[in-house]
Amino acid sequence: MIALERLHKTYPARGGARHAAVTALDDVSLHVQPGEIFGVIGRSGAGKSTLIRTVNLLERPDQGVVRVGGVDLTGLSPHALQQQRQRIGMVFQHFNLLQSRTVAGNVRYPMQLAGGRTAAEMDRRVDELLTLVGLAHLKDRHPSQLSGGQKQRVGIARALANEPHVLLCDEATSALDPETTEQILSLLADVSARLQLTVLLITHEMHVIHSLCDRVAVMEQGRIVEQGRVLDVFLDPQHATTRSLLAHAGFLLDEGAATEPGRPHLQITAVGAAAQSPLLDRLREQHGIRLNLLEGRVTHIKGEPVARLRADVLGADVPLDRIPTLVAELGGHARWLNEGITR
Ligand SMILES: Nc1ncnc2c1ncn2[C@@H]1O[C@H](COP(=O)(O)OP(=O)(O)OP(=O)(O)O)[C@@H](O)[C@H]1O
Repeated sequence: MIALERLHKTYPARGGARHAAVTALDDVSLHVQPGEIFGVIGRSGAGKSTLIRTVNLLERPDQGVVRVGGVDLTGLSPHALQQQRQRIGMVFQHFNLLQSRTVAGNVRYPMQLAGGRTAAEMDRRVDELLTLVGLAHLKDRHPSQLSGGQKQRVGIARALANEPHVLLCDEATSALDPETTEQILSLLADVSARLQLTVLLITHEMHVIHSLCDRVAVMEQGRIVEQGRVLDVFLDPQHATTRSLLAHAGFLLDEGAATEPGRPHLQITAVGAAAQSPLLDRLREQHGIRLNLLEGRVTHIKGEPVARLRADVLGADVPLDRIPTLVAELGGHARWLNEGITR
């Protein structure tokens, strides 16, 4: 649905010739499938905003192709581009609402710009959208009379006004408190499923990725350094930037050592039903495997539990090298954290 091919973007030097030009996008390619929620994460300055703004050509790449719904936007006339943009909704970090208009007036605005609907049709659509985002009772308020979360609900309703097939979310929850963030993320998950939207979002917050996204790309200095299914990237991050972002968000286990040198030291991961099963109990009951639990954590990735723990093996009725197989038989995955365990 969204295909970005080999994008390059360089901003000219700011503040005179002593300053170098900035490469914000350096050969970036990205494909978002229909109906997918795709997240791009990276530190400040990585190029995320530039990337998302190229999708509706708010930012024009110096090189590369931007295709949305099969249409190459870079080759369109201004009028044709305007028409295509109406099918691409956008939600902003700071809401960007018109202060002089009511809630209903803000949601109505993009429909007025697009034309083609009668006043009664627009009224009906405004009501429908405000009901969808849970704000029907506030339709006559002005933005200054709303909380941040309510403002973002208006922003989402407005983005959906012209029935887009693609929704771009530019740090949509970064200005909100944690509780409101959760509500807005669940609203986005709900509307994207209901309306079968394709969503591309950028964020610097890892929990946005694991609670909402199907796939993720990690950006660093204008490049995508890693991408894949969220679960795969979380469980086995390949790039140092990904590991660092996950570590800062508290998702990685400590690189702690065994409690005694040479003691077998194990990491166990379990996903879905296995994460909720009494796996450790079964290892002990069925195979006499006694574990000293050192660290453990459960994360939910798109609502699915992912359990990870780190433990020493104190004893077992089976040879140690059987343990990974026995864990796998119970639906988990085990990996030795110290080398040379073959006994
Ligand atoms: N209009 C501009 N003129 C010059 N440089 C710019 C401009 N916009 C962005 N940049 C630079 O391009 C690089 C990428 O910026 P961008 O805003 O895309 O990153 P980001 O990952 O979205 O960061 P943040 O999370 O801080 O918004 C940065 O070094 C930034 O300073």
